[in-house]
Amino acid sequence: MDGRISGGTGVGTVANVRSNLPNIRSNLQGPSSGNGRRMTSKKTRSKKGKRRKRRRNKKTKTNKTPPYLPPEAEEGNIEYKLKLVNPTQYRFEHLATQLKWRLQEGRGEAVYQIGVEDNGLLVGLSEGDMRASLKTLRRMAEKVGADITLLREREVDYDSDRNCRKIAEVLVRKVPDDQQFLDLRVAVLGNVDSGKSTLLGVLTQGELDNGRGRARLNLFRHLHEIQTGRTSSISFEILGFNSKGEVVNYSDSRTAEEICESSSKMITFIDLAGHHKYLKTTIFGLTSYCPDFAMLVVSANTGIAGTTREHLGLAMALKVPIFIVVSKVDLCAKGTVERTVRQLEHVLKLPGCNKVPMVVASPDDAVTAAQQFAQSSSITPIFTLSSVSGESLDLLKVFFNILPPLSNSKEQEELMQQLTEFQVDEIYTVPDVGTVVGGTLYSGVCREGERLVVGPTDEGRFLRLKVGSIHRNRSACRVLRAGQAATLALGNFDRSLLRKGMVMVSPKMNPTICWQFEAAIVLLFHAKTFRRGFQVTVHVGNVRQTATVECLHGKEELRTGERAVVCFRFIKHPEYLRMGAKLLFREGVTKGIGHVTSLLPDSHDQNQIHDQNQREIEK
Ligand SMILES: Nc1nc2c(ncn2[C@@H]2O[C@H](COP(=O)(O)OP(=O)(O)OP(=O)(O)O)[C@@H](O)[C@H]2O)c(=O)[nH]1
Repeated sequence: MDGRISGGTGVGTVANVRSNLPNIRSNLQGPSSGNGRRMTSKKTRSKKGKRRKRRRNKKTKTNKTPPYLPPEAEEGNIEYKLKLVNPTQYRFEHLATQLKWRLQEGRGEAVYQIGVEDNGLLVGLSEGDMRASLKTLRRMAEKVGADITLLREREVDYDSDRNCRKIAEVLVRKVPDDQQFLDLRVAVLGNVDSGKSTLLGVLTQGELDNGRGRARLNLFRHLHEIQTGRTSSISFEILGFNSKGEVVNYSDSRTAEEICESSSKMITFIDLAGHHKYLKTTIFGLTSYCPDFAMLVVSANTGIAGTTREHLGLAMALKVPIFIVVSKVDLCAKGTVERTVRQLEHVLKLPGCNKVPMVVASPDDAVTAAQQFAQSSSITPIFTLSSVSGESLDLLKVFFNILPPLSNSKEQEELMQQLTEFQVDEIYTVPDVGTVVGGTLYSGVCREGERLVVGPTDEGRFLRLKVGSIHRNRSACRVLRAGQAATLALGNFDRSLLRKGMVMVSPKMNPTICWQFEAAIVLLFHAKTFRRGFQVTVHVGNVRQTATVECLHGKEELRTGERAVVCFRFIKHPEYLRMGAKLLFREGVTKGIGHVTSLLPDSHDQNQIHDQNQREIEK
């Protein structure tokens, strides 16, 4: 991969490209043409001509604005280095420590920009200095047990007096000692038939589609899904990358275990249903599985259709950063693809969205998009590709390989220090294993053999259990850390006592349960009157239950766009909720979002239940 950076443009960053546009123009325009004085003598004309030529030469030689990146940030996983040529032992040790810190900031991934000053100026290095610098970086990586991949090397030519100089962008990856691989979760959204399952099939199986659904066949779970070609349940698919940035998937007839073993980075796709009637499941996937990103698939030939807008709105309401894949470009003319992209750009730029669309057309763009996307959630990369011809699929893979996790190591560390809390999303009975629960560890760590309590039951109680084996991506794992999804074997624990939406927590937590809670909400859309007595489906994390609006503080009723603090009451059973948790509710076209502001103890037997739980925990 290489490219050329000329004066006046930053390295493809959307912001830089924009702010430098006037510079590029003024460089291109040259001196002004001087209107209204046509009758000049030949001599004056030639003298002026020479002067202009001199000025022009001077301008092209020295007057180009040097290209730059935004100044280096102290925090985060990006480091600028002007050069790393023959460092002393002392400096080398310092550099290695610094690399370790940057890796920690990026939870195992760091990007080094070589030939760049701390203020972002792209100075560039000679061929020899670049070679020596990359050698040092490799040694530094070896020292900390990391691998490096050269993402791109580009020429800087803003000063034509100097010989060609280069800057290099290098990805350093180290799987933390206590982890098997780096893990990212991507929720896949999009209208029915937009090509979501097919794209996942192609990425994870490594075989192109035939346009009639061959690639998606491996992903379906239910007979009716195979018959209708529609996804109704949530499925998980994995795509791995090894330390060299190469794809690891099922193409070499591997098992999931082999893929996990050979990968240093793993993308877990959460394939959500596209049809409107499965919207509940789609929302559950977004709220419960805590995806790092959402990929919205839009078919090039239909453009924004069906549930596309709704899915985009949901991801934005839940603050899940979104990027877009325009699929099926093989089916339509270039003009149609461009029209769909323009339509998307228009919607993304609307005041409600406020996004900066960024069309990815080259591997270089894909690298920039991954970095920009991670730094600013308003940047929205748009890919245009085909799962049948394979066109531009590689750009998406480049993007996935570089895409860093959003939360930094500090946030992760904090969550790991908290008490164990595992959200139960799925319940299975596995022959010879017994009851198994699937879900995500929200906080703390969870080990094989750990004793936890699960609940709340319909009576609001928590029951003791012991965690057997733990599996992640279908392979065994001894310790589960906050943010990771897994399945936990619970031996002969009675499956009928469990339900989706429960939590398994440390007995030390003394978990509170609630029938009623208050939330600060904003009503996004309503058809019927939103007032006391209205019933909605409430989604909070993995909790999904119908609740009645008990009262609206200070208001009789609520209209679209209005805010209020509302008291909800669950209709079936109590739930475990966290203060501050994001909430989404809906009923038909009525929709709103908000966050939990207080948990209201209301049940007369609350104290009794609390005492019972306490006894259970202390047993
Ligand atoms: N020509 C062409 N056909 C495609 C492409 N991607 C998907 N298809 C076809 O489009 C149809 C629908 O694709 P799916 O992957 O099932 O769509 P989906 O978005 O997963 O649909 P739901 O699961 O119902 O939400 C299938 O017949 C695919 O073969 C593509 O890039 N080009």
